[in-house]
Amino acid sequence: MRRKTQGIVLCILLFVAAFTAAGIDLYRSRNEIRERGFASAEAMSFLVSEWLAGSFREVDYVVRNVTDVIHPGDLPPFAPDAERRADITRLLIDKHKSLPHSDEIGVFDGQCRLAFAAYSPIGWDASDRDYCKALRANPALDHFTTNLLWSNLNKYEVVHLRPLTDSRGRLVGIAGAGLDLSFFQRWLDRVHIGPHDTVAIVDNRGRILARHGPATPGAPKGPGHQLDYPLQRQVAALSLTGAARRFPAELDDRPALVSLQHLGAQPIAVLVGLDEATLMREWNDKAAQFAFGLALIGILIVLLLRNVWLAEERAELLFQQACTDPLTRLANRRHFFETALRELARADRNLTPCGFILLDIDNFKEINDLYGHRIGDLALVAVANACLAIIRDTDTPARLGGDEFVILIPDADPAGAMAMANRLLDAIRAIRIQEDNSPTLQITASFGIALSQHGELTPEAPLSRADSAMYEAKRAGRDTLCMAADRGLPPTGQASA
Ligand SMILES: Nc1nc2c(ncn2[C@@H]2O[C@H](COP(=O)(O)OP(=O)(O)OP(=O)(O)O)[C@@H](O)[C@H]2O)c(=O)[nH]1
Repeated sequence: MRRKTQGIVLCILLFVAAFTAAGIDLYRSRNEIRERGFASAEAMSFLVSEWLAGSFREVDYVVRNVTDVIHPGDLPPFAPDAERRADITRLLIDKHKSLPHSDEIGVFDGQCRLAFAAYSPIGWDASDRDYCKALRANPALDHFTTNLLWSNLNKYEVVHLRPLTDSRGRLVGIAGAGLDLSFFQRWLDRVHIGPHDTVAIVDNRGRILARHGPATPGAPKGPGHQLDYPLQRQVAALSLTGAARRFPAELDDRPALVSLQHLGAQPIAVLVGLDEATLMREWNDKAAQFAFGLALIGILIVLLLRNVWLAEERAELLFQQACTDPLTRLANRRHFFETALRELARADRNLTPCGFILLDIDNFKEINDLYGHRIGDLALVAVANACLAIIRDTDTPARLGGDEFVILIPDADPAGAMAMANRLLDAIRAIRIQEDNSPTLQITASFGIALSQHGELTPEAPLSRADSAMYEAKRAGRDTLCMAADRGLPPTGQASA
């Protein structure tokens, strides 16, 4: 990889690391916002439940006052005198006045028939009501609060009751106060919430007693309505533990962070749902900006890489062009000399010579003159291909100029270089060039072979010896090869033919 590309890849990695860190930070901040949302919902539900619990204590105090004042002898089957009856009714009217959100306060006898009431006509039979059944079944219960019910006054109410027992602990009557839904609603109106947030008071069956917040047009869920099933389940589960819980849920078809706080002593829970979209609006904007930035930088990186790669390809092409002979595609003279310098330095270190096989096409001027330059060019290409077919991967063939070629052989030995030159001699003899109706051209070449000597770090000297050997071959009648007189070898080699 080029240094420039490495730099760019490094920059990209840095960008990726920075964006990953920013992404993790963004993800964390999302969790933090959710956590804060849950904490706010919890604080709000706790506050409302405390208000409500305080109100219930007041109601319970008033009902207990009634049970303290009324004696078993005031209730059927006993028959108090008219004055006592009037006293009790006055007491109930007074007590009712002290509970502004109560719609009635009364006393049932042991059979659950209404014996005294502030306003209702007495004699009403409530024995089929759940609260009567519960208190009659278990007189030891010191109080009982109902779920939302439809009262004999034809309205929704919650009734808070206390048993009246005789000295032996037997149930002789029940005192109770019916609580209007305004009893619950007034607390909610004090809470400030956003337009999509919800605060509601629900009973243990998930029915809404009061609600602050929009009953959205699509899903109007006001007093008397039932919560959706998943929320009902949460409320029912909560009623068993009497504690608090938080969870994400759909409220009026919008995702919300919900806190449920149970009153514990009453079958009532406070539900606060903070609209998740509102809480997350700022974060969503940030996330969108992040995604946009990421996409933009991604595009820039792709464009940058594309430009760098194109530039590198162009540079590579120019380099290839600068190193390559355009006709034969072999290395040119300049590139050959650069390679030779490198190989000679290595050969000198390893004490192994480099071989130079120099070859020149015989009578090439005549070929050009007789067959034309086009055929001459084809002959040059054919010789280059013959060189490529014969060499090993580590050898470097090159065109030095005109009809002169050279092959550089690293780690050469005289016999191996001779053998390669002989093979090439044969291969060139086998070349046939024929185009259209022109006569077939057959070519030969003369070879000079030399090996570098220890201390020779530039190719000029071995090339010069190879050149002399090649002229020796020319003088010997061409189409032959000649080994330079060095390293104790005979001054001339043998032609393979
Ligand atoms: N077709 C063609 N001819 C070229 C090219 N470059 C050089 N030549 C010709 O190659 C010929 C080289 O001839 P020389 O090497 O001097 O002599 P020769 O005819 O080969 O004779 P010997 O080398 O003694 O066998 C010249 O006529 C150049 O014009 C080329 O790229 N294409």
